[in-house]
Amino acid sequence: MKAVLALADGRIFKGKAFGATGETSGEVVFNTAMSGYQEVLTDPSYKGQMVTMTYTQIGNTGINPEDIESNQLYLSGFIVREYLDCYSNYRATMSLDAYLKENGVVGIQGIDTRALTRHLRDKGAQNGIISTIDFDPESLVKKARAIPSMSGLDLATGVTCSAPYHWTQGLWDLQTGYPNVDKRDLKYKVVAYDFGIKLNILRCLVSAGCDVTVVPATFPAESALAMNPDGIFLSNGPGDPEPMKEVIENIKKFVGKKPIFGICLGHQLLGLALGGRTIKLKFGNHGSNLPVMDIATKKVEITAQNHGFSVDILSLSNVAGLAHENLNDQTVEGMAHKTLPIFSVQHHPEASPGPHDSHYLFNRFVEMMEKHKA
Ligand SMILES: NC(=O)CC[C@H](N)C(=O)O
Repeated sequence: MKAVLALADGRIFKGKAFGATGETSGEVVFNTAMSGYQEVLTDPSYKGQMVTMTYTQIGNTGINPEDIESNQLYLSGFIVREYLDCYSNYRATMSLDAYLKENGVVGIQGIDTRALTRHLRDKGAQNGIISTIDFDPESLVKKARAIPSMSGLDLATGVTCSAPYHWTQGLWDLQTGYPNVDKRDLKYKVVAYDFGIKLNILRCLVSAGCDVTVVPATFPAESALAMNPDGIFLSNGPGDPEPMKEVIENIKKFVGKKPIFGICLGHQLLGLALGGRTIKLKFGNHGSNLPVMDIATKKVEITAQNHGFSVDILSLSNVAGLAHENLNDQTVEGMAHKTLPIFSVQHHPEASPGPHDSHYLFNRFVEMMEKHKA
């Protein structure tokens, strides 16, 4: 079946349908990871976006029940060069095509993803539409132009959990799978704000020794403080951090009271709560092969990333300093408060699959809580 991708600036790509059929729209971004499409599909941070994979063959490891980062597919469309229906993996239980169909995600295959990526890189990420029912370029471009811009969209409060819950599962082990960690081994009480949290972040916190209670995005700071936590964690999530005023006001109430660690959207929200500003990048960083330097140790780590916004570190010069730097585009990859036990990173230290270079950050958070406790 035919499918068409139309971008808001008028560029058209003709391909074939895969996954669900129909029409879908969102901000088109590219992801440079060579594997891990399942983690991309289930990362809540992709809500409102259509992802094109730059790796050419997608689908060859199928779908398994263990590699999900959440219980839902959040992205609005999936774009690949060549879809492979014949999958091979000892854990796979179904094909990618069947999975997308089951979850109602419209895909397109057989387009020149290299040309699309170059276009997005040169012109910037932009809105687009995939259709298997309308093939008229003029009508499609018109529809793509009518989609609201990602800037100004609060999407995180729409994907957060509805009530607090407790998490005790640790990191994957070949022998044991995902272990349930004994509460007696969890020394640090952490309240984790869910803005679209990825499961492996929770597992990393538990494996580092944290007793984690996950709370909804707008859970009052007063109620969180009443739980007497050792630290506050701020999660990743979709959309623009700037319109999330209630959440930002809430975060301000933890500053100076508790150690805080933020990842991705959590890092951006922290930047805003500390009085800084965030900016929209031209096409952002999405992939699992991006070099970052930890400024304190000068060590370079290969990281997984998925963001379109960034903290303007100059807007925080009196409060926080640059702690990690992206070596490809020199964007702010992490910050540390000048006097308080507060730090955050733009990349994903929990990355699964992909590089584990940044796992040490969970231990850094635990050490911070230990010091603060003492
Ligand atoms: N992965 C994330 O948390 C993404 C943060 C934010 N939505 C951005 O695009 O920059």
